[in-house]
Amino acid sequence: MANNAIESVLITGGTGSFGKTMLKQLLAADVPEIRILSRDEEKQDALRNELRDARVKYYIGDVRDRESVERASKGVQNIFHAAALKQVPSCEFFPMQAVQTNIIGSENVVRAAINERVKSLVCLSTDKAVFPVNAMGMSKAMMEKVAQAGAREIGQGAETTISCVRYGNVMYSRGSAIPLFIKQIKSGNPITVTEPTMTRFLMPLRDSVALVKYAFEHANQGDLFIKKAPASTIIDLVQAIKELFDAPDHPVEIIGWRHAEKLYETLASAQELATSDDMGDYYRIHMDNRDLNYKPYFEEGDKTTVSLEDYHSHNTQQLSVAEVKDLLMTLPEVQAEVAAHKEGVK
Ligand SMILES: O=c1ccn([C@@H]2O[C@H](COP(=O)(O)OP(=O)(O)O[C@H]3O[C@H](CO)[C@H](O)[C@H](O)[C@H]3O)[C@@H](O)[C@H]2O)c(=O)[nH]1
Repeated sequence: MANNAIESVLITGGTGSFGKTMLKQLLAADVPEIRILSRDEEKQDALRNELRDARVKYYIGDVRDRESVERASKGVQNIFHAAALKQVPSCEFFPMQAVQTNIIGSENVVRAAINERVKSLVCLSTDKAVFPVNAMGMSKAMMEKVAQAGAREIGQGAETTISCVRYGNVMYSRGSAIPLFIKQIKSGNPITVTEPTMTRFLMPLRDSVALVKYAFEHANQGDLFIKKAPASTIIDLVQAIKELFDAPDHPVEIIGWRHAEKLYETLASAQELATSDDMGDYYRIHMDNRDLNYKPYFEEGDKTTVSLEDYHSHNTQQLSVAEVKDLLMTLPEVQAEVAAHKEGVK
């Protein structure tokens, strides 16, 4: 990551996989101070031992707790807000926990950023926030609204720029389908497939980090950025993994849909695309600038013709099995798994 005189960055949820990858890039770019705000002292300790770098400062706290957010934000130049409850099932069972972390916690971060005159705040969202069907997605949709309301309140030209990014499933993330399928092949168990025709965007972690960096460098007040990404069906993903592990005929068991999941995910709605700029690899969606005088809100419609389709994992570029294999093999984790497998077979 180019430094461009970045003085300091706070990463909320900094011990997660996004946070750690971003942190290492900031260190490599000679950023003098990086703060990590997270709840788990054990994870912070492990990170401290791994890095042994005096530029990293560790704040134990919780985004739900405004005081701990304020303390970690004091005098900081930039914030990447990654702290979230992101698992669909836990948010289904405990929706108010999602409200507290993803909505109220985000409001605390937005307030702290404005009060501390932070230069840039980037909030991380998910495709599950578009037409949400589960509590995780609903709470992330509300996070986007909270961020945009803050942006609208301070307006263009404010010292602080608030933006959001939305991305799809991060490939090989903890607890996700890809590491599960690999484990099932290795242990000789059938691969459990929910619905073979379901599609998901396929995005390596490096792309999500690049997206946040892009928002950080290019955002105007209230912008929301999306990275265009390819997708595949679950059955093609499974076939690609089977072939990489020399098990093309490994059995598959169809288990049916899980709680609150969708056949496909949407990264941007048609209405959003109508107010967006196509930046090549990214879409920039502008915030709705109508002000607190509600007159324009009620009396002036938006004359833009909404003829575009939503941008979702069924109509984006669909990868073939061979292309999914190639993409999987760009991930260091999959490379290591495949190498270990080949070594074991020898
Ligand atoms: O045993 C399984 C598990 C999953 N899938 C399918 O594989 C796809 C990807 O599943 P993941 O669990 O990897 O991803 P999700 O889209 O369900 O969402 C995941 O990523 C989210 C973040 O974007 C949240 O963290 C969420 O809890 C987590 O499950 C889905 O179509 C799912 O139905 C299967 O076929 N079999």
